[in-house]
Amino acid sequence: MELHIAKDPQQLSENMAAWISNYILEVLQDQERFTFVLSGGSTPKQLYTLLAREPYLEMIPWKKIHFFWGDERVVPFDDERNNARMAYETLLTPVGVPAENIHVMRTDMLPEVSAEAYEKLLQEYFNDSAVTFDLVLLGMGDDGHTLSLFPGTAVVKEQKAWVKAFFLPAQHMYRVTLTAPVVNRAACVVFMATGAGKAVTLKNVIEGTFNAEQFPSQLIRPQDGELHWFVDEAAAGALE
Ligand SMILES: O=C1O[C@H](COP(=O)(O)O)[C@@H](O)[C@H](O)[C@H]1O
Repeated sequence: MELHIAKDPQQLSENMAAWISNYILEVLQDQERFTFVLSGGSTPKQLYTLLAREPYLEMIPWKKIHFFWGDERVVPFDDERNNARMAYETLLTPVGVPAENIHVMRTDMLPEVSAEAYEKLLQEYFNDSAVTFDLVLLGMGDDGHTLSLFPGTAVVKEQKAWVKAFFLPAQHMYRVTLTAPVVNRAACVVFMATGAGKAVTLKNVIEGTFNAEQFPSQLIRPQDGELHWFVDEAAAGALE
């Protein structure tokens, strides 16, 4: 695991935009398409906004990138909590990504049906390949959740399915999420975390004993891929 610490959220987003664009260009030297899983929540907004501006707008061959989501809040697309909506507003629409490159988790159908449809889409996309995504961007909630793998939920223990749907009573909302096994087949996973509110949880996730039921972010350990944590000084404040 590699830890990258930046002064503040702005610096962190700038560092990540540079790092991600270099990584995309490097991978695209050897292949025609790049698969990028986006995270939701508030943390990556600034990063997406930067990626949609120069120099990245020109530098990244956007038509070669296929976008997926790590998880979705099952609310209508025009609801401001919708993860895909945020990515459209900040990145996909400004950049002009072709519609056929965008693979959203649908929220206009029953959550279980949406999860099944996404699993099918992924299985077909990756066929028999041992590796799945080129890059998975993840956030971490103050409670240690990542994707929609929340502490104490059954989906944390999922070993087989690539995508699951479930009701999250605490938020009165269904969620659709990738599971840890499919993310752990990615070539590269990048966490992004900012703010003092995440400091103690980050310490537990990175330096604490393994307790994935309490800290589901600990489940993310790519089998053969890279794992990076990009954090700001406030989030890193409790680390040894
Ligand atoms: O609910 C979610 O939360 C996490 C963390 O969000 P943040 O606001 O603390 O950045 C996010 O990664 C996930 O995609 C989202 O559905």
